Amino acid sequence: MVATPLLRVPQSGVRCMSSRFYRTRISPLRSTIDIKSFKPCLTSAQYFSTSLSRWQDEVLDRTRNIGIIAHIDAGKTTTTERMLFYSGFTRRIGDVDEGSTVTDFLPAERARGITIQSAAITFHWPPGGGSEAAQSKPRDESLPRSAVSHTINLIDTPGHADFTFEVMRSLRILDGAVYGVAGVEAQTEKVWHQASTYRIPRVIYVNKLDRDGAAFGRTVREVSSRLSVYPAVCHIPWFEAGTGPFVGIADAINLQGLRWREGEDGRTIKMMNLQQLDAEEPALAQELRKARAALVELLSEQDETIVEKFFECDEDHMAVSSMDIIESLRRCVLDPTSRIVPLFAGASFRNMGVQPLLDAVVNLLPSPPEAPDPEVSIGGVKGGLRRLLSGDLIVEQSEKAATPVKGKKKKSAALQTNPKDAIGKLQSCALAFKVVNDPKRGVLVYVRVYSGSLDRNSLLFNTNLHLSERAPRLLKMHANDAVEVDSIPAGHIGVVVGLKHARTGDTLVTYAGNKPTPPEPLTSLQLRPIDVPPPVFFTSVEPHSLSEEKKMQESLALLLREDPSLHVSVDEESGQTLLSGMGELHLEIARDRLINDLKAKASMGSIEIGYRESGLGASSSITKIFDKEIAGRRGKAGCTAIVEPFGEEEISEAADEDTLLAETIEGNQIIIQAPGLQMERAGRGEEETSPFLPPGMDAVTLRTALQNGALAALARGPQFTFPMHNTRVTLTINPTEHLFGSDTTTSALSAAARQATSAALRELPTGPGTVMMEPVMNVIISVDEASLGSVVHDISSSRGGHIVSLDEEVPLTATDASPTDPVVGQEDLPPIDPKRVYAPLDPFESSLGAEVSVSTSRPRNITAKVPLKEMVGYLKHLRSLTAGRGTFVMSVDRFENMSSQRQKAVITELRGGF
Ligand SMILES: Nc1nc2c(ncn2[C@@H]2O[C@H](COP(=O)(O)OP(=O)(O)OP(=O)(O)O)[C@@H](O)[C@H]2O)c(=O)[nH]1
Repeated sequence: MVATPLLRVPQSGVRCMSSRFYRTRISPLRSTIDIKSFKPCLTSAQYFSTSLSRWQDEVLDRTRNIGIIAHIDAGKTTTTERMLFYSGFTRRIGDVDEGSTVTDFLPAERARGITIQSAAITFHWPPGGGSEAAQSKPRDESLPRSAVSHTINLIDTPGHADFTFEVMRSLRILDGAVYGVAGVEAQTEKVWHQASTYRIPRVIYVNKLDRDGAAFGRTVREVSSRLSVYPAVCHIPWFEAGTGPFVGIADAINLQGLRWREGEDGRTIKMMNLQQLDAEEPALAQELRKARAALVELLSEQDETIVEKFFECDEDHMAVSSMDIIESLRRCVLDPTSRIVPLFAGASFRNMGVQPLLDAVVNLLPSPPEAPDPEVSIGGVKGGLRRLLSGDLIVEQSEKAATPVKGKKKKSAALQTNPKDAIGKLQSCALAFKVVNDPKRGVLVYVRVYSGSLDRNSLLFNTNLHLSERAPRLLKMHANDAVEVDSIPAGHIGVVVGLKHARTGDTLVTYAGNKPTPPEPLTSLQLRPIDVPPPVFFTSVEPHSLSEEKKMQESLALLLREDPSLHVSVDEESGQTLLSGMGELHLEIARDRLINDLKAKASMGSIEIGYRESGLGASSSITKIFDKEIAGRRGKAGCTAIVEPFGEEEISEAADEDTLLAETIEGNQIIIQAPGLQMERAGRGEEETSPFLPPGMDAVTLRTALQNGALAALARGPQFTFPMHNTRVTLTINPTEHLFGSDTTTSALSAAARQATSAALRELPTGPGTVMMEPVMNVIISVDEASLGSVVHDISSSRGGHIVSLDEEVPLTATDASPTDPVVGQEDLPPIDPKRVYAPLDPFESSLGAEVSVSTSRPRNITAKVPLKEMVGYLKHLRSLTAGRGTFVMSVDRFENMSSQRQKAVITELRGGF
């Protein structure tokens, strides 16, 4: 029997539940979708394929890939723990404050009480699902979806500003999200906008309503004005006798009250219909009628169908059925142009409100096929995956490839093959969204499959790393528990065990045929690509002894697979290993992972700001011929280099046929030219080669070797030793002077490129000069009116910051927004007047107070650009300026040249002077 979820009510919606205590049944078994166990039931091949695909459709329809997103401390982990408990997944409720939660399973997270790694967990709601019978029954359209068990893949996302990249990475695989708020702050807005970039359908959950002075009405109004959406208030809080403690919620969809018993685990809920509420809590019943009317009115503004239903009910708001309201809410959630967002209420910590929220997840958020078309980029064009699979996108790509692109190689490889043929060969594509080192099972690569089916033992081509590896084992994960499966079908989340290279964020494809690489342009297919922001802090890492070096390097390599927003480099002169990251906390966590979890015997230096260096003019043209033995083999190659200043916004001139590469990496541009190399293609689908190249070397290998050499040289500036920035390196290979047959190895080419670039850089200090650059942050500070003046003064006078605006929408930076998918048209939307939005009065709030409270208690947003150096330790200072209430978020804006005075002061400080 399927346990009864809460929002399953008779279709009339009214007069439904009698006053009684209601107990959610907890399934004694943890059941999962195990494709392996399903297959033996099938008898013939015919039956197998048709029923398997029908079964898969049903299963997909009953799958939700969701995340809970919110700002730090809003209660994501607490809410997740309740979800796992009510679904029967856990036997007791974990406590964030005791460090016993399921999702925060890294020791570092438990110790700090914050979520760092996003873990994916699969559970069922309502409980008892996952069996074949439950999954294959067709849907009864007269009942809410929550009448039958659904599979929920829950991705826990981090909320700390240091983990923006991690948030974006988790967001891009979600089909829907619960957006948790406990008051609206700068961070809340930022995460909301991040979710908007991927057009993720959302429901809002207002948590912590048990806190003294919790202001639900005010939060609803703030949601409307600051997130620029119309909250469809589905729940209102139930405060005992109007002003007493928070005891439950009143549900405007089903017109009923849900009351939890104080101090219990929340499984027992007393449900009351409107008549019973009239008798016991008349004021709440009255407010619930208002909420229902407002809900129907709001939906009518967007949805024609509900207007018809409303007329069919003789314009009686109370008579519209709960099913009609749920379906209308669902249409709004799935419509990317709708600004209506359903809003629910609760206090997860007190075990109140979580089961109805789970019903909302199942009833309102999309299944994988209903989710927005995931964005892909392929061969230089961007579009939806479904468009790509239908062939439309590739036609556009071919047309684009036929016209010369500025700054790019004209003769693109994609032109050489028929792209439509290539797309036909694509068997499956998946995104590796998280790499986790499990002490028992080894390295686990979490994948979300987008098309086809990822099968055990298939060869996965990694389009980021350009290499193939087999997937020996596949798992379905349950936090720390796993079930082995034979395949992971499209729309699902699973784990590949045994991959040696795949990193967080890599795209993996399988393809027909037995070539070592897929046909062009499949090699460039990227799912929802995101930019890795530049690291702005760094620290040195040193092994305790020489014998520990290898283990340390292996652990660092693993850390980098888990989190590609960390960077490792080796300072060639000092031999020191440097680890850089996006924030102080980011590096502290990396240190914890490295030393405590991965047990590397190493120490880390202090965390410093990652400055950069840039040339003020061009070098002369410098040629180096490398001629030495490397590992017992002679290597000889030459190269000419010029370095000059480069602005990222600069558009390069259209490159000619001699240009092998023109790429911008980490703020520098590398151009490789090889005039007279006479590139030719050996055959269809083969790599380009040249009669001047040594046997076995093709254009790609040549390009990569030279590029690596230039990158190594750029890692160390000639005067201040910080990495170079805003620098263009032009490398030229003259086939007759720089290539020497089989003596020209890739290592020799890299070495020649590095030496030529370094020599060109060394010319700069005595010639045009170089300058230090520092990271400047985009900072958004939320403070109350009273502290506004002192915070603005502090930022602009003491911290050398520049105030950009007051109370503007939180802008999206390059890091927050997907560079390929701006929130189209969002900036053009008219602001929402909170007075037009329904929100119940908060306890002790007069009807006049409701209006006043939005304007006076509304936090003010200060947007400023401030050097990162001045923001170190800022939170403590802000707290003291604002009586503990101020919060801020920041992200890198850009690197800026420093004045000579500032440069001198920083260098003195770095050298330990005063
Ligand atoms: N009063 C009250 N406190 C709550 C509630 N929900 C969570 N908390 C507390 O709020 C704090 C933060 O909760 P978490 O669940 O760790 O929040 P989070 O959003 O997961 O935080 P990060 O993982 O760090 O982003 C903890 O001390 C919780 O006990 C609630 O409903 N009421």
